[in-house]
Amino acid sequence: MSVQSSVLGFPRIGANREIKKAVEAYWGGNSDAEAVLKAGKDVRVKNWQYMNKAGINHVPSGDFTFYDHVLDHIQFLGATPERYARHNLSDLDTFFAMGRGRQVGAVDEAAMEMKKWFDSNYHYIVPELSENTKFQYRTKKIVNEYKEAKEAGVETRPVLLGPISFLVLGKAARDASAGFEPISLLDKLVPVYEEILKDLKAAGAQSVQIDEPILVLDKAAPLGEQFKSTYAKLGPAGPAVTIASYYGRLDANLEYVKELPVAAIHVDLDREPSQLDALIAAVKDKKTAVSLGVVSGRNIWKTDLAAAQVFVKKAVDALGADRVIVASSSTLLHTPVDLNNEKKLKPEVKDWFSFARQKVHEIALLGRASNAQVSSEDSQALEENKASIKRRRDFETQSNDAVRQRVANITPEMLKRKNPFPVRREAQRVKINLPKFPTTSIGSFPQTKEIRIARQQFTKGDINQQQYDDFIAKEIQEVVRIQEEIGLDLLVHGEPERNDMVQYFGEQLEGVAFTSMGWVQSYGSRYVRPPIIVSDVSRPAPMTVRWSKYSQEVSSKPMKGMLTGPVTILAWSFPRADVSKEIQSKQIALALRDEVVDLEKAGIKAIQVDEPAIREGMPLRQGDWAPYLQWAVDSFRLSTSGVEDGTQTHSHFCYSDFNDIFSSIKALDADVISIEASKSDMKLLKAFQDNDYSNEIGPGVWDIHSPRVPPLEEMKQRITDMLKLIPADKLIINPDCGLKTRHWEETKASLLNLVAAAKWARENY
Ligand SMILES: Nc1nc2c(c(=O)[nH]1)N[C@@H](CNc1ccc(C(=O)N[C@@H](CCC(=O)N[C@@H](CCC(=O)N[C@@H](CCC(=O)O)C(=O)O)C(=O)O)C(=O)O)cc1)CN2
Ligand code: MET
Ligand SMILES: [Zn+2]
Repeated sequence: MSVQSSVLGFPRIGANREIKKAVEAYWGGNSDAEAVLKAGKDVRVKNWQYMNKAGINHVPSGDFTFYDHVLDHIQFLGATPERYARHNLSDLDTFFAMGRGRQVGAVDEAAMEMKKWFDSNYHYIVPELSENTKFQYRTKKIVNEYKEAKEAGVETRPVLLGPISFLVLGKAARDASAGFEPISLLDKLVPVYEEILKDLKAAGAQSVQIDEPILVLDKAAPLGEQFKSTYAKLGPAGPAVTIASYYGRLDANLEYVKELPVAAIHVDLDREPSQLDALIAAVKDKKTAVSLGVVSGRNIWKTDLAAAQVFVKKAVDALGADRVIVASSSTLLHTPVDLNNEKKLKPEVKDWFSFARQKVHEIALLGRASNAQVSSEDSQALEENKASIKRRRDFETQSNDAVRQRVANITPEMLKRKNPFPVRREAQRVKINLPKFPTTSIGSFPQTKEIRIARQQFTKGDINQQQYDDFIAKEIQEVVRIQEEIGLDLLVHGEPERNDMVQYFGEQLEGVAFTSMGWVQSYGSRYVRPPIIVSDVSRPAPMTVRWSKYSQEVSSKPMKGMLTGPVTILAWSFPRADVSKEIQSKQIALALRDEVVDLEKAGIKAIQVDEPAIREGMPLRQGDWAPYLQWAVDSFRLSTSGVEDGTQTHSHFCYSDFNDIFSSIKALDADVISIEASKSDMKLLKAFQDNDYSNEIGPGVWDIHSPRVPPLEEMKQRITDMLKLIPADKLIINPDCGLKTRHWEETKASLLNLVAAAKWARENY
């Protein structure tokens, strides 16, 4: 035996977004289930054959999904909530009904809740669990895909999300009794996993990868007994088990993980290289193999193969080659598919990157190199890698001195508005003059097919700048007119000129590269192209002033400027690896600060700086939170504090799970914040009361994540509930989040209700 190579998971969207196109055509009634299933099979087979041909020993299967892999588990483990199961839809339609809701004929079901996956921009569907949940081996997805790969000529290693992570990532369903903990279902769930493993073994699978990513969280610490009893059953049940942790470090959890009767333990050495020594020491006297995640699943930087080889060698020297596997640090799902699809990147910049397909070759090459099986082609590739890494390192030594100086010279005054909120508030009352219970939206309006096509034509050169600008101007006029007609108080320009709230800024900032095909799944069929921070960041010219100014010119109502905040731009980009996130965030913050001041100069009286990623950007271990929160809050304040008292700053968070970081939210000192509240209960708002939050708040009264139009009565009820916790003179009326994924029909109807609800509140409070 020798060092083996493995990939923990591969992007499932297709190199040309085949899956998005297939499922959206199906949802739109423009194709059938057969076409969707075929598109899935095509992508899977392509991925398997690609990895196999590259020489990967453990090619993953079962990681493919049409929407979300946790949702797949909900379905194949038999945990489909009854409200979806009862309609007797096909498995595929039940699956999509859970993921995105279904309003067809007599069926009217909202989607299940989505949550951010660890510290990434990926969203998973949250399992709903209660004492009544009955697990069963419901569909054969995992074994079927294993067999399908085999038929396509590829022996694979099936991937499962482990039972403990599945439960811990779930939540109590509505019918659960008070105090119910999902983990209490473990004894009912493990037998289903045993069945699956036996089935896989019968089908011929040699090994299986069981992901337990919660092992990198503090909350896994008390679960040692559960891990031991679970893996005592799963270890011997079927194929050899690799238990995979990723995105962080095992820390003390290693104490029990090392005792598990599994064939291999995988750790993320990209995020936490320091855990290698502890891992080696922990398994030294056992037979367990180690799987070393040395090729990043989270960023796009070319792997320094020589550096990775040092890790591998250390493990080989200590444990022997047959106990070492080189691997991706996590699934490659968070990286774009193929760098070769990029035709516009400058060659010297492109040279620094490696996307999923390129990473596959890095892993396979590392495997061969560790076994001294290098062909002349391989040694050439290793040399080329060394030279490329050196070119990048040389580049890294060059910096933009002006930007570095500016960050070094940030003063405490720059982080503070001129006066405290009560003073600013009076100035803003005079300057903006909004009514009681002011109504506003979060920024974007529907990104229609027409808008996307106009932008595509412009990108391709089919229409020129003038034609595109005329188109955008017309869109803005129309969005403004509609808001005036509906009767909103604080208007927005609707963001039609933006492909994405992060990419749009990435494309205009110096020091940031962007791709044309670098799509990464965010949720379901929604993908993003994260910008890549390659060097010091600055703003060569104003980014949003033109369209904000234009929109203010075509309306007599006040217009809200719209920016994405520094923490969010950084969190939803691929950061550079040679400089701290704090520095990168502050560089972006300074660029935004100039933008905010320019907007004010252009006559914009309210400016929103969105920070929806502030929560997910938090380190996974609570012990690491404090420094992050410090620079995150400082960055936001840096970007917003350059304005006069009378300019109203807004911020928006659509993931408002922040009871535990409330003091930081307060410390942002935004004049107004809008938060997602329509789904969560009133617990969140209680925190505002308990913590004496003094600034203005708009807890969403409309859940924009589905096409459902909330009835007027429902919005009135929400406002009534909110007013029990928030003073009437502090409450803003707005939706949960931006409207870019909505259609005009439900947008207009819902906003009419929202305005009517505010009017009602003015009359009654
Ligand atoms: N970066 C980011 N992260 C985020 C969010 C966000 O808005 N941005 N919101 C939260 C939820 N996540 C989301 C992620 C993506 C989308 C989304 O709408 N994505 C669009 C793509 C947006 C985009 O880049 N649009 C481009 C390209 C659009 C396109 O596909 N054009 C067609 C041509 C036109 C057509 O036929 O439709 C093509 O290139 O082939 C544009 O408008 O220019 C999609 O997948 O459909 C929404 C929410 C959390 N994380
Ligand atoms: C994901 S938060 C979205 C904020 C942005 N201003 C919008 O309305 O789309
Ligand atoms: Zn939002």
